[in-house]
Amino acid sequence: MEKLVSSWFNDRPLPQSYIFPPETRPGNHTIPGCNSIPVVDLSKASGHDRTTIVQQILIASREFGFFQVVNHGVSENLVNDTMNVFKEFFELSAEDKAGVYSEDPKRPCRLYTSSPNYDRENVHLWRDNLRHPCHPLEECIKIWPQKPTRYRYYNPALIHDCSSPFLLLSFLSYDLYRETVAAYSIEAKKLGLRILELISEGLGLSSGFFGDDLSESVILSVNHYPPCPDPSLTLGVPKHCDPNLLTILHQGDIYGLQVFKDGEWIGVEPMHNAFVVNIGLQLQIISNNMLKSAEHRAVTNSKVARTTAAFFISPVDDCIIEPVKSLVNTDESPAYRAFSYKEVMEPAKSLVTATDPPLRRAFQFKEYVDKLY
Ligand SMILES: O=C(O)CCC(=O)C(=O)O
Ligand SMILES: [Fe+2]
Repeated sequence: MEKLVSSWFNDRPLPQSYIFPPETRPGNHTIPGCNSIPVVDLSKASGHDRTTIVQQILIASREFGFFQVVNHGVSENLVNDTMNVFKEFFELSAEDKAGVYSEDPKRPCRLYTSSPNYDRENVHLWRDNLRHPCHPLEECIKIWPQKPTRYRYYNPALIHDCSSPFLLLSFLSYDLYRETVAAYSIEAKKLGLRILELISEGLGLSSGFFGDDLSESVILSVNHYPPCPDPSLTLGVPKHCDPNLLTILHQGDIYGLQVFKDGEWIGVEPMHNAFVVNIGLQLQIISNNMLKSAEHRAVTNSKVARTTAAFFISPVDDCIIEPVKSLVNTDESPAYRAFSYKEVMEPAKSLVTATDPPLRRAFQFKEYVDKLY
């Protein structure tokens, strides 16, 4: 637990083990957050502008691998409540968090720090992470954190006869984390499927192409980046691309996300009530490189904590991934051979060496997949 960056005294200097090599440090040169990644108004997708929206999504996915969506249909109150629950989780006492904290990468629901292989990495990341599966919801919810909890207000007249104050309290308490995050994960999945449907339309694929096995597995990953003593020397998440199908990220209202485009970092300005959508490596493969899974990273700041929630939509392990035939030119071979998601994820995991921060895995994985064919 003492490894968590959030349990440190922030007047301490940045320890050596968090200092990145000069070539991967963000440095002092601040990259302004700007709305340089496309913004898509999803409310227009249900009207006669649908084709325009499909085209906007396709162009953004091809050129940036990233876009933001507004008017996405997920209730603003639900998003705010969920982000507040995540912040509250990281503010819980050490005792309350201890049951969720684990250094075992195989534990499906866990709070840990830096990357999944802390002991083997050369440089630590300035972030704590809470991660758990969300599907199937009824099963997964049982292993999620129970705290924070809340007391629900009941009309005292109704429980007036209750003589034991203990009984009274146990009646009123409920699992705020589980209730809120369950509602959020249902909405985030719906949003993801809606966007995948628009992408399949743009690629000329059948309706529901990305439903079922290709998008069934869902992992929620909540990043917490406390104020950092020297943001120029370290990173919250190093350069990587997401190895899954599609990521729906809520980055809160604090800047920190940067996307690598044309050899330069561009900042993604937090927008009110927007989600950041990011094409995962599997979508790049299925689209035969028509869509791009862009590299990105998270920088830290010295003033305020930043909490973000990434919702990773992924194929199930046995799902066969291969470029869609209709997207491969008749006179060319597909850019990748067919493989099961598990087949590639397993060896990709073993590419993690003692000298590499495991989050580089996705990046190495991309090189690995490129060599597969
Ligand atoms: O926190 C962020 O802004 C990005 C996090 C991210 O890229 C990830 O969790 O894969
Ligand atoms: Fe990412």
